[in-house]
Amino acid sequence: AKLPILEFPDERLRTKAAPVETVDDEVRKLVDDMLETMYDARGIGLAATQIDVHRRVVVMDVSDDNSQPLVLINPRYTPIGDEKEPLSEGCLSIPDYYAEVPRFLKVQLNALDRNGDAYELEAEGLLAHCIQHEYDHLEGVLFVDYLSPLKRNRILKKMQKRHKQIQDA
Ligand SMILES: O=C(O)C[C@@H](Cc1ccccc1)C(=O)SCC(=O)c1ccccc1
Ligand SMILES: [Zn+2]
Repeated sequence: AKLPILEFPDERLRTKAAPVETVDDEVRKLVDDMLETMYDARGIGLAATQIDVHRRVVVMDVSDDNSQPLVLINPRYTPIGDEKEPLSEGCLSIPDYYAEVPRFLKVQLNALDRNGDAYELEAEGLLAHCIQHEYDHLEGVLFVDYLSPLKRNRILKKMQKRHKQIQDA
């Protein structure tokens, strides 16, 4: 099922997600709902935090034909080297805003897949960027937190206006 995505500055986005104890059918249903929600929203990643489920589950698909879904349960990453590069990021919880966020160039990802089996992979470029962006969501961190207070307030004002229009509509 398609699930509603929380939008900044909703405080629930600041919740720290809890580790998944057992990868059971309930977790697999959550993963399937998250993939459906992500593809429908034209995203390349989605963290459970964004659909108000505070468990450490992330889905991603950086392929251009939505053919490579990746499931990250209890993900951890380790930077490879300390080089960072800025990349323009979007966020499904901050629609229509993009900002350059410096992230590690290369990371090693460790996570459980949808069967609860552990895997690891080395990621760089957009995939590495997305892993760091989604991991932040599980920690209650949004990309606006890396911007200057001036820029962050400008986005906050615009989002509050947008939410007011939706209320008044
Ligand atoms: O809010 C999310 O977690 C999804 C977010 C993931 C992400 C995109 C770009 C860089 C890092 C993380 C999105 O998918 S936003 C969608 C979008 O604007 C976009 C899609 C492909 C490349 C760049 C941006
Ligand atoms: Zn995001």
